[in-house]
Amino acid sequence: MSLPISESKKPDLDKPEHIATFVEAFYARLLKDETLAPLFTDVAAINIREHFPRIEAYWQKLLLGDRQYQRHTMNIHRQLDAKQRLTAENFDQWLMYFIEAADSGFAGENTEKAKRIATVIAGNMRKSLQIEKNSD
Ligand code: HEM
Repeated sequence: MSLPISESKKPDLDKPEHIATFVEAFYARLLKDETLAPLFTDVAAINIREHFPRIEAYWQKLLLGDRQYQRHTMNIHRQLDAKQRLTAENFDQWLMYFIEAADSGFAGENTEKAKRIATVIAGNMRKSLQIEKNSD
C-alpha cells in the first residue's frame, strides 16, 4: 500500500543532516516542557552546543551504523537519576515528544525504526532504574 502524498514527501531519518534537523525539533519540544527542561538546564546543566553533536552521533550510530558514538548512555542517565529521581511521567513525556518530533517532520523506514528503538530503550532504561508505572 502506498503512503499518503503528504507522508511520502517527508524526508526519512536516513542522512546525518535529517537526523540533525530531527534532534533540533525534538529538543525544541523537550526544552519547552516545564518539567523536563530543568533536568537538562539545571540538574545536568548541559552545554547544548556540546550536547547536540552527541545526540546526533548517537542516532547516527543506531540508524546509520556510524561508529563514532562510544559513550555509556545508561551510566549518564543513572547519574542524572541519582541527582533527581526520574519518574514514569518523565519517560512518557520524553517518548511522546520524540514520537511527535519524528512524525511531524519525517516518514519512512528509518523514522519507524527510530520510534521503535526509542520506545524499547526508554522501557529498558526505566526498568533498569527501577521506575515503576505511576511511581510519581
Ligand atoms: C525520562 C527520560 C529522559 C530524560 C529526562 C533524559 C534526560 C537527559 C539529560 C538531562 C541528558 C544530559 C546528561 C548529562 O550530560 O549529564 C541526557 C543525555 C542523553 N540522553 Fe537522555 N533522557 C531521557 C531518556 C533517554 C532515552 C530513552 C534515550 C535513548 C533512547 C536517551 C538518550 C540520551 C543520549 C544519547 C544522551 C547523551 C549522552 C552523552 O552525553 O553521550 N535519553 N538525557
